[in-house]
Amino acid sequence: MAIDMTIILMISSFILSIYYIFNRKPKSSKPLNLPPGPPKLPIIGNLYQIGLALPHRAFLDLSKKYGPIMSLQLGQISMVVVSSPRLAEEVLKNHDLALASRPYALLADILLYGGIDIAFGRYSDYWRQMKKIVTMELLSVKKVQSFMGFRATEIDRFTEVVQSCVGKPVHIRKRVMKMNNTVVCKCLFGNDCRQQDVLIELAEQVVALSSGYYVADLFPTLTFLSTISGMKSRLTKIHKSLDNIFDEIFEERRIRRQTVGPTEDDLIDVLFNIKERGGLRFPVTDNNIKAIFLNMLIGGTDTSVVTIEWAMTELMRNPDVMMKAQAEVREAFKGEKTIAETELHKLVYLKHIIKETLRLHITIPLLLPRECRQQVKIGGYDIPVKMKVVVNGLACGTDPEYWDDAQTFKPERFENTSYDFFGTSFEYIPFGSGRRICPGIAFGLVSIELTLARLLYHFNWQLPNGLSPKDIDMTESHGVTAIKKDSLEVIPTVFIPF
Ligand code: HEM
Repeated sequence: MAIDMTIILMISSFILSIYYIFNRKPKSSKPLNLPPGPPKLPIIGNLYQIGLALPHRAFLDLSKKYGPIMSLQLGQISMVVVSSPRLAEEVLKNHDLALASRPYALLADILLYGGIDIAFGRYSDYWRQMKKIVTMELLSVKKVQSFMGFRATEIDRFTEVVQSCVGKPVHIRKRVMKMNNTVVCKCLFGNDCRQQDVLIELAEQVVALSSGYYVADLFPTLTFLSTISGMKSRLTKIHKSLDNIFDEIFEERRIRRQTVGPTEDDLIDVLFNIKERGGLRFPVTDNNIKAIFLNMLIGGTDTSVVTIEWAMTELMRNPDVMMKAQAEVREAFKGEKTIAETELHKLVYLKHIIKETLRLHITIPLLLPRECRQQVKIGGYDIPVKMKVVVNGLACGTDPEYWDDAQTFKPERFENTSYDFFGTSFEYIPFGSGRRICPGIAFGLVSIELTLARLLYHFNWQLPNGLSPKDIDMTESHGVTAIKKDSLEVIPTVFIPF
């Protein structure tokens, strides 16, 4: 991303200057009371203050100077960034409906069939219908439980792979990614998805391209930028490949349904059933199904992997927490061959560890951006129609007014608290809140809990090359998710057989 930004900005600055001169907007007759913000330069706005920093970290630093609500201009994108729980509540609860839309994204336009998906889709009656289907029929707690068998097979396989690495360094991310992707693919297409590996590879490419801070995203009206930066052609190529794979899978499934009949065993059958049943205000098409599946392939794997890797990283950095967590899981499952998903409720401390990981290393620090559909006031300032509104979840989760010793990893802080994952307390919003809340909470959490429980139950862990816990690099990488920059490498030292 850094190279893309620097080179393209330099090449384009001359063209941009000319564009700017000829496209300056006439001053509005009734000035809006916009939030304050750092001084901006022509054309690039506040990009120079962000530089190569991670946007959520840069926004947090700027908010310390300019306040919990500030206006920023990144290229052509005007945005308001909110960095306190009180103002997050105004955005995500009080004005949830007015701010329920998503801004334009090139990626959604090309990859997600013009943005007819859930995550990037604009708020509309169609979107409401589809979000209801996803929440109630695809990702409900009951449906997620029905996929227990897929998870059990893959977690056993994963445990065996880690077992085969005892005494050798393991890249946790790589192994968990493979397992999670396989589970998601099976939930979507059942056991017989021959194209699984290609699909996973393409989904990973999409994740890498979805930061929303590429130069083409920052200057959306300068369409030539998406061409010369290569973004458009990369997305189009990925789209074509994904579309072909989906067509193939859909065709196979249609044939199977004609011979074997419909089932409810995987999500493709669930959606085909809904499509054939009809009676919906907006009939479901193949493209609608493809766009939703892509959301799940992208949202369903990377997020959990990021969380599991940070949780393991914090456990390696905090040996007392590791010992306490292992004591809990080994006591709870004493004498058991292994851990079944249905028994995870016994692991209370592990749940605190996951909550604390999602606080301090919030997976999607800036949630997903919202777009204003109807002018509102936030914190007393005007938010005009079309304004992009970003909530900094990291700022909320580490706000010292709400959290003692906010930068320290302390799972005990969640003991005897009522924090949940449903966005009811605005200092804790790892899955967002309101109409745009993540529908994959149950799906994501069960795979995180199961994986960590297995890693702690069966193995002891040590860092390679005599690395000390305090030497672990905690830097995050660019992207929508705050993934650890260097993949965590750890050595399983003991295997407790199952
Ligand atoms: C640790 C796991 C996960 C985390 C931390 C997470 C977090 C989030 C966040 C922060 C948002 C944006 C909410 C907002 O804009 O207010 C979101 C949206 C979304 N997530 Fe997740 N997610 C996770 C797992 C999943 C899974 C497993 C799926 C699907 C299989 C999923 C599907 C989605 C979708 C479709 C949206 C868009 C919702 C909308 O725009 O209405 N997520 N997620």
